[in-house]
Amino acid sequence: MIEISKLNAWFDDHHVLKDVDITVPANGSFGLVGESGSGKSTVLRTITGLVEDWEGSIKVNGKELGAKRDKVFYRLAQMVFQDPFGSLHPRHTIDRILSEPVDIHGLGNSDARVVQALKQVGLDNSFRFRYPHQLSGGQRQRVAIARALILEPKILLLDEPTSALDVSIQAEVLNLLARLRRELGLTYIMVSHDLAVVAHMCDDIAIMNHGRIVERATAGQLAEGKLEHPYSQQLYKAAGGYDRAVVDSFVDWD
Ligand SMILES: Nc1ncnc2c1ncn2[C@@H]1O[C@H](COP(=O)(O)OP(=O)(O)OP(=O)(O)O)[C@@H](O)[C@H]1O
Repeated sequence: MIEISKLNAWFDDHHVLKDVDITVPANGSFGLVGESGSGKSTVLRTITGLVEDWEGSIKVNGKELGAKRDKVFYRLAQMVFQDPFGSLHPRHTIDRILSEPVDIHGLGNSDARVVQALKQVGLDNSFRFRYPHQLSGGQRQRVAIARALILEPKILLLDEPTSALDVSIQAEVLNLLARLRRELGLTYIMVSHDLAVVAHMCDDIAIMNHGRIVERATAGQLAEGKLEHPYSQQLYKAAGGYDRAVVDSFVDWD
């Protein structure tokens, strides 16, 4: 369970998050939508310890997070970034990329864990001996997800995990994420500018504007455009409403 209350964050004198409150139950999935620069990624980056200047309360499974994240936190919660290149060292093999967190955390059984993590994301063993540049964008994002999963976390913080991918590959990766959530009982917070993606992947959503949550809704309300705040309505209209064609490509969950 994730409970965030009155979260404020700053980059120098720029007040980027303003009194953000979010609660996500265990096994829940929460989507944050909003325009570029509204602060969505900063919420995830603050949770995962990448933002220094913040105030408020962030509790994960009832435990209040302090200024620094410890190893226990990273066993529990992992982040997946929009650009998988960012989290995959270009000169390391996939095997090394995946075994590194296992070694850092002293978990042992690295070989078996790497094989298992690749299998979970639908990649066979031959991928162990490749480098990131030898993979397609979708395969790279699968490896980034495998790296996040290898510590067997219960929470994934997903920062636009498919927006760098072609539409057909986006659907594959979203289906994978939905299946993993079901099978592993994961809790997600997903950030996206794509209303259809968030409505389809998440139970509850919040709409952000200039660092504030301006409206909360269920995925169903978002899908039907039943939004009340003028900014949310404008965002919905600007997105061309709820794009059925895009969503129909996701509904065939594997
Ligand atoms: N490391 C940083 N240093 C200074 N300012 C930053 C930093 N990261 C983000 N910002 C600023 O904080 C604000 C919120 O950025 P953030 O990336 O959280 O928005 P976002 O809604 O996730 O946008 P996008 O959808 O484009 O990723 C923006 O004004 C951005 O310029």
